[in-house]
Amino acid sequence: MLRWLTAGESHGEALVGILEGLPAGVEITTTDVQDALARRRLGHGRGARMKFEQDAVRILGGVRFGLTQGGPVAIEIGNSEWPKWVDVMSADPVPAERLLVDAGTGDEREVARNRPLTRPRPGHADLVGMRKYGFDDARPVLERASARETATRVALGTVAAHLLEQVAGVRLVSHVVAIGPVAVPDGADLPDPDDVARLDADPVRCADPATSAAMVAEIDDCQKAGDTLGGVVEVLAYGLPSGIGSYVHADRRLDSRLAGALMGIQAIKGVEVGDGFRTATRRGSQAHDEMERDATTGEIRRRSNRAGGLEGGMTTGEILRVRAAMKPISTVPRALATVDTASGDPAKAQHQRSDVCAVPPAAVVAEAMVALVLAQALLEKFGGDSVGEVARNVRGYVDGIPELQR
Ligand SMILES: Cc1cc2nc3c(=O)[nH]c(=O)nc-3n(C[C@H](O)[C@H](O)[C@H](O)COP(=O)(O)O)c2cc1C
Ligand SMILES: C=C(O[C@@H]1CC(C(=O)O)=C[C@@H](OP(=O)(O)O)[C@H]1O)C(=O)O
Repeated sequence: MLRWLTAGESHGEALVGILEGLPAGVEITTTDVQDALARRRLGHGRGARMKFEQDAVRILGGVRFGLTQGGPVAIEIGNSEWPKWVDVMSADPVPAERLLVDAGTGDEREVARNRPLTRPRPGHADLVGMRKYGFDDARPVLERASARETATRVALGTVAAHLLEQVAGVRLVSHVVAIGPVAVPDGADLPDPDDVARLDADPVRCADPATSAAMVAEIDDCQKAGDTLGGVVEVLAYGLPSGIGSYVHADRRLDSRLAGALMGIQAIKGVEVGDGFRTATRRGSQAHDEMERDATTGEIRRRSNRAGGLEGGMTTGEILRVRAAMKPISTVPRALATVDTASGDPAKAQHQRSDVCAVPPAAVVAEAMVALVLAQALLEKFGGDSVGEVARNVRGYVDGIPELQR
């Protein structure tokens, strides 16, 4: 079974990810991972941190000469800002004099960084994390709750995406369909894998230029108002064979697994499969995807894809289409009301800096999570210890589908 784990803190020395259960022979290099991480840093509305902080990728295990070896793949993402955070985030105890709130350096930022954070932000994990783990400082909570951790998921998802493409020709696309109230018009063409470079170049990862411009304006307007924005991202998977996932048990349904993985991303509050909530408003005749035999290919095809490529918890062979809704960033510059947990007094929530809108990077993270879940489900169905063996198993299954069911 393909499984993954991440460790590390937002301002720690490095993040680490492990991906276990891969076949041997998946092509992956440090540059591939670095490029994927660069895509996650893009997006109009990201905060200053994305400009000065660098991700330093090292593949520590499981890969030799650009190919996975069948063992766990371990990837480290070092944080170039670490030297500034050593005293705040050191794993080992630091000498008492360095823990003083005012280290006597005269550096204002140093003083602010070491002071316990006691003004929890509504919408972030701060207050409940302090209660739950017994902290009187929100620092350790925000360090691990932070979406900085999603860098690791993108690194591991890149390996999973390479596996999917190599064994089955599956290709993924992620794009932004809404930022705040600005949305791509209903019925707009879906971007395909050839559009990925164009999406990467767009300031908000939106396929429609007019909507993209309106989204940028909305973010600028929001920033001026000292506020933050959320939105909706969509992930598409092209080329999936039908029959991945299963209807036989709740935890084997691919829709439930995708929803869980997407909801596991920080700030994601809703998931739709295909037309999702819109389907619930329609009559059955307008909700489902009728079948017919294609006159040219002779194969069964659908007249629409409202189901988003999933029926009965299994892929149908149509384009997989899932959406995730992200709430607005909770570190609102015009800070929200809170209570200071040191004094008990009313206060304004802590704010140093933050993203105004992180929907474009969330699309890249969602793509990575979909890649991991699809790779896991594909390996469950087809098995195999080498890329060649998995690919043979995929072909054997597809070729074995009876003529009249194709
Ligand atoms: C890519 C990305 C970037 C984020 N950037 C910020 C940020 O700069 N400031 C912030 O307060 N929250 C940010 N968040 C959201 C918080 O991590 C999230 O709200 C927090 O961990 C609490 O989890 P919850 O929203 O799922 O309840 C970001 C989320 C993602 C996916
Ligand atoms: C560092 C990243 O995102 C961070 C996610 C995040 C949060 O609360 O989730 C808060 C911000 O960090 P800080 O509070 O230190 O400015 C973002 O910059 C990243 O995506 O690499």
